[in-house]
This record gives sequence, structure tokens and C-alpha cells, in this order.
Amino acid sequence: METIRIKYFTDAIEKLDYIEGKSDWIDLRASEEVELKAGEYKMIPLGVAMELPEGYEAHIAPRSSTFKNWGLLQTNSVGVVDGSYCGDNDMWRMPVYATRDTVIHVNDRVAQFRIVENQPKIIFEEVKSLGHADRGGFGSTGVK
Ligand SMILES: O=c1ccn([C@H]2C[C@H](O)[C@@H](COP(=O)(O)OP(=O)(O)OP(=O)(O)O)O2)c(=O)[nH]1
Repeated sequence: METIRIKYFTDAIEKLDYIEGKSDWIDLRASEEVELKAGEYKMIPLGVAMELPEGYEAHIAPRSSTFKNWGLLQTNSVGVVDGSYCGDNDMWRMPVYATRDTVIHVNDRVAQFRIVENQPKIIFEEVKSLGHADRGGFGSTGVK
């Protein structure tokens, strides 16, 4: 079990909740009404700032129903919230592109997140050959 210190910027959204059972991702809610025209880009405020546990970052993704409900695409595909993003004004946001005219209302659950351990430090060791057979990729499995 981990503890996350959280600051809410409004009382208008429900408090975040870890719900045991179906998924361990935690839903995030829009903290302001956001109206977008088709083709428009905006940031949806998520109304929270957090101090993540030491050694963790958070990943934000759309909910699987987000496109169906609002026609929204998350422009960065996955939002990465660094552990250092923990100041009193470091509110989480979701950058979105609207594929149709749409309105997101306060408290709508537009996104979800999980925390992920930071990767270890990496150094790159340059080689001429990696010394392994090619696996192939990009649809090569089963192709002769
Ligand atoms: O979907 C996102 C992505 C990022 N952030 C916040 C948390 C993150 O720690 C900070 C900076 O994000 P990132 O490093 O991905 O942004 P950048 O475009 O590289 O800008 P910066 O120069 O601020 O690092 O913005 C969000 O609220 N939502």
C-alpha cells in the first residue's frame, strides 16, 4: 500500500478513489467545463496536484470510453507526470484534440492514471553488433 498526498483545487469534483476489483487504474475528473469545436485542441484541468511516493511517476491515459463519449483524443497519447511535478500549482491536465463539437462537464471521468516505478539509471554502451539473430517485427510474425 502506498500513500499519495493530494491537493484538490475545487470541491466540485468527487475525491479520487482506488477501487478494488476490476482495474487498479484510478479515474480522473474534469474540474472545469470545457467546450471544444471539432478540430480544436485544449487542456482539460483535472483539479488535482499530488506528491507521488518516492521513486514513482504517474501515467495518464484516456478511459476506453473517452472517445465514444466525447470524441476526444489525448494528444500526447500517454501523459507522464514526473515526481518533481508536486508544487502547489502543479495541477494535472489532459491535452486533448476534439474530433467533433463536444462539451466536458465538471466531474466527468475523462482519464485514468496509475503510478509506475522510475526506470533505473541507464548508460548506453555502443557496439558494432549486438550478436543476436534478427527477430523482425512490424507484422513480420508468420510471414515467410
Ligand atoms: O498529460 C500530461 C503530461 C504532463 N503533465 C504535467 C506533469 C509533468 O511532470 C509536466 C511536464 O510534462 P513533460 O515533461 O511531459 O512536458 P514537456 O513538454 O517535456 O515540458 P517540460 O519542459 O515542462 O518538461 O506536465 C500533465 O499534467 N499532463
